Amino acid sequence: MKERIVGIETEYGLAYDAAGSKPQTIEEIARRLFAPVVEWGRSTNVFLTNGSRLYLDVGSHPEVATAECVDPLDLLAQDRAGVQILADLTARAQAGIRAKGGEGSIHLFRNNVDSAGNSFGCHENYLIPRRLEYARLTDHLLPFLVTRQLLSGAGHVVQGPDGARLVLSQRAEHMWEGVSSSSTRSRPMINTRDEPHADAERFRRLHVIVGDTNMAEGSTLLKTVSTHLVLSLLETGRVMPSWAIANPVKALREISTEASATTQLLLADGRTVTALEVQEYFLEAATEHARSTGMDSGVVPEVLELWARTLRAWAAQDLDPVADTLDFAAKRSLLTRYAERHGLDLGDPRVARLELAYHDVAPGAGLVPGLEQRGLLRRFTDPAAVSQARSEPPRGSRAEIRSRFLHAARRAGVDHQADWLHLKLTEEPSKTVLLTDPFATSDPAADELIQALDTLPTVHTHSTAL
Ligand SMILES: Nc1ncnc2c1ncn2[C@@H]1O[C@H](COP(=O)(O)OP(=O)(O)OP(=O)(O)O)[C@@H](O)[C@H]1O
Ligand SMILES: [Mg+2]
Repeated sequence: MKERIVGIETEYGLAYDAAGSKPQTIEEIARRLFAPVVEWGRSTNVFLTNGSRLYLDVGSHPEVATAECVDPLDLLAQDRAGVQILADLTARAQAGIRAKGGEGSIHLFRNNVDSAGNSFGCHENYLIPRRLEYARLTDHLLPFLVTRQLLSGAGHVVQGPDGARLVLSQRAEHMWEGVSSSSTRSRPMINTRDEPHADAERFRRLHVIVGDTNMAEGSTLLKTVSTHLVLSLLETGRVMPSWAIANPVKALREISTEASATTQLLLADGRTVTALEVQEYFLEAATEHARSTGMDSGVVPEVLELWARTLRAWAAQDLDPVADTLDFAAKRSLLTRYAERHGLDLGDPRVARLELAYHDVAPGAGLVPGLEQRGLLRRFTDPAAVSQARSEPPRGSRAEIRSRFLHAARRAGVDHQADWLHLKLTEEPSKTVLLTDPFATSDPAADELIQALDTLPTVHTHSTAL
């Protein structure tokens, strides 16, 4: 994705199982989890030396927003580094509770719904040029996003009138609009709030909030690279057939509920197509576009092949060919086999516990590491790259500058702040550098600031305490 910045924000769900010992509220658990962060950064909202943002969102949801990535594999590594950072904080909080005689366990879920039915999200951010006709872009993108759950749905067991069933997407039931600027009350699939975190004359940040949080790296990879390719295609401005769906929210929910690629979608022009046909169109157009523009390098050919394999699997109504790569297929195989083996209905609480365990990333608690180790779920990241991504930024974006600044300020023990756009020394006389180009990996004013910090004596030998 040399030409595009992408970042993912993931909100996590916390739970505490007291196991008969003293109960703890989720607020208390969240406070414990973030105690080392507050000690380190004097806030529950900090930027880390890998360029990411770690914070405690409303409703006691820990969130990691990855740094700006241009390489899809860097994005995966950064996302996974975020999991590890939060898992370590969970382990520390857990140890603190044990030290005080508590016997319960903290759970940290990478999913999108809690037991009370509240939804929390995984937001994707894609840099797009400002000059584009935004409404045209989102009109064309929406049918792709509505049907994209065939690629990256995380699956969810829900109780329906005819008993429990596995639906395709966790988020689908919580979406209320196609495109709008609201993010909570009437949650849209594309949030149009205009906060580019960059030079607003040149860039926009497309904020996609319809996607499920993924556990399988293959799902995250396919989700982000396919969306990037479709955006690139739309950015050419070429005249394209319209797949505008008459009622996108209804279609999103129907595809999810039927968990089938053959769901019929009524288009705005009165035609009817299947979800699979819409995806097949985009796959073919994106493949051709990648080929003709030379974008089919790096990991892209492998992703295009995975996309094609996924659609073939849906067409054949046999998801086994992707059950070791994508969440929905992996989870369906896991849950149905378990239910069959034990003679259980999908609505059985034991199946619900297994489903939650699939999403649990608390140390030692979740199923995914074991599935990966046994070769049942494919990893795309290199463990060494993930370790490195815990403290080092992705290459090729301004996250490199942010990281150098944070390392330097931290080492010198100088009061500072950073966010996506700013680097700031807060001690008087304060100094702020503005970074409006997300692709810039160096900046004269920032370099000067960092050089000045480098001349100061060392206060912290470990600049990455977290
Ligand atoms: N110019 C940009 N284009 C695309 N993505 C960007 C750009 N600048 C930053 N990002 C990414 O956008 C995400 C911003 O995360 P953050 O949680 O701060 O989101 P927000 O939408 O600004 O705020 P909030 O979550 O508080 O509502 C990060 O993943 C970051 O890498
Ligand atoms: Mg956020």
